[in-house]
Amino acid sequence: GGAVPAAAKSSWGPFLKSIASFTGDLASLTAPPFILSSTSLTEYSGYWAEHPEIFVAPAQEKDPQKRALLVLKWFLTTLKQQYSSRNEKLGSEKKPLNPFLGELFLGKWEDPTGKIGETQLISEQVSHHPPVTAYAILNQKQGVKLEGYNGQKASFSRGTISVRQVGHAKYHLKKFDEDYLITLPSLHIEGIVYGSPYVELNRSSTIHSSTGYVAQIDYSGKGWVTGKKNTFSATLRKEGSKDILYTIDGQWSDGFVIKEGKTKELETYNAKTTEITPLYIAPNKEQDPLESRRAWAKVQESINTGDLETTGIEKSKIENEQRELRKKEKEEGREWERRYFTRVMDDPVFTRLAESPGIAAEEGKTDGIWIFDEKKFAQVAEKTRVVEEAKAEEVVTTAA
Ligand SMILES: CCC(=O)OC[C@H](C)CC[C@H]1O[C@H]2C[C@H]3[C@@H]4CC=C5C[C@@H](O)CC[C@]5(C)[C@H]4CC[C@]3(C)[C@H]2[C@@H]1C
Repeated sequence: GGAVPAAAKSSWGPFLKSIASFTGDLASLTAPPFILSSTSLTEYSGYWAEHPEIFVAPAQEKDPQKRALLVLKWFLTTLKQQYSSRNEKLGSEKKPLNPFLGELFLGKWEDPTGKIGETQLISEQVSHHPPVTAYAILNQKQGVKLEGYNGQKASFSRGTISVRQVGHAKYHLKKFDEDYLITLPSLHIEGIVYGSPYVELNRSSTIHSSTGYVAQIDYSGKGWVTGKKNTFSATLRKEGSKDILYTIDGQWSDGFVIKEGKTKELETYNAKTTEITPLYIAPNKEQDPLESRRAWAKVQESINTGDLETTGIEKSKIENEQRELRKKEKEEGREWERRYFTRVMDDPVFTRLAESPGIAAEEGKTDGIWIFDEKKFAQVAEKTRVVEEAKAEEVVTTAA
């Protein structure tokens, strides 16, 4: 990575001081201005389905073993955007805006061809201390639902920030009443001392299906053999069997090869040339006041124009509003009502699939597990319909 830009040297001190007293709370990092991103962390949930046709492909496959392979392939195709899209677009990893409690990020991947139908994104900051983002990605036509949540436990040592992800994702296929439990990879941020941080994934993560298939992905970063960054190696097996049904090797930020067994090449995936489907977000004025881009509009504007003073002022306004809300809730003895998600202490799908060999039992057991609440979703949809209808009526009556 390049050296610290001269102009930024001045802002380097506070950052290094905050790193020295780093408590593990990433939001407390006073990152240098050129590292601040105007994107809120709630938007990162969208990285799970930027290739909607790959996301729903398992729903169209009749053979359960091939479905398990397609879920593993989809997971691997999300990694480039999840972990290196800021580098590619902005030149380095950035520090996202720290979402406020209840912050929403809502969007949809439209399907003009009508081939697979619309895919909807719902992302909600369900906790602020510690920061936890819950999300659901739904394609009704294909009967595909992804729901999950994630938080980060971070530590700093030897010039890198190591991040362990708390939480997991569950991929559900309605047609086959099938579930996949996806654990999240650990990562570390390299290049901090050079002022151009970037993510490298480490150790391993798993996908375990209710049909008894287990995928294991080993992230070797600068591969032992290849020395290339973002290297991984994945295998798919039947639970309890040593036979490797499929192997997938490559670089998650570049491309990979899918093989039957260990040798018979089936398919090559090129992460760089596969089209990203843009996410449709309503214009700010049509958004709910809690939606990220409307709520953070002034902060985003000032970050993008490098107006640090206004950034500070506008951020403090949001933080003060939040403090007032928390104070009121405390006085009235109530908690903020999450709009789409509920925390449970026991999630049968997680319990059934997390127990299988090789899957680390997450903190879910202690802090509770965030799940998508279909009832709340239906209530919100109904309320929105009524409001839309009332608006339409209004138009008609005023027109008349
Ligand atoms: C120049 C040195 C400097 O300022 O260092 C600050 C750095 C930018 C390091 C801290 C931030 O790094 C960001 C990377 C973010 C993760 C990226 C991708 C994902 C996947 C997504 O599915 C869930 C969220 C997650 C894990 C992000 C979490 C927040 C991370 C670690 C940002 C750090 C604040």
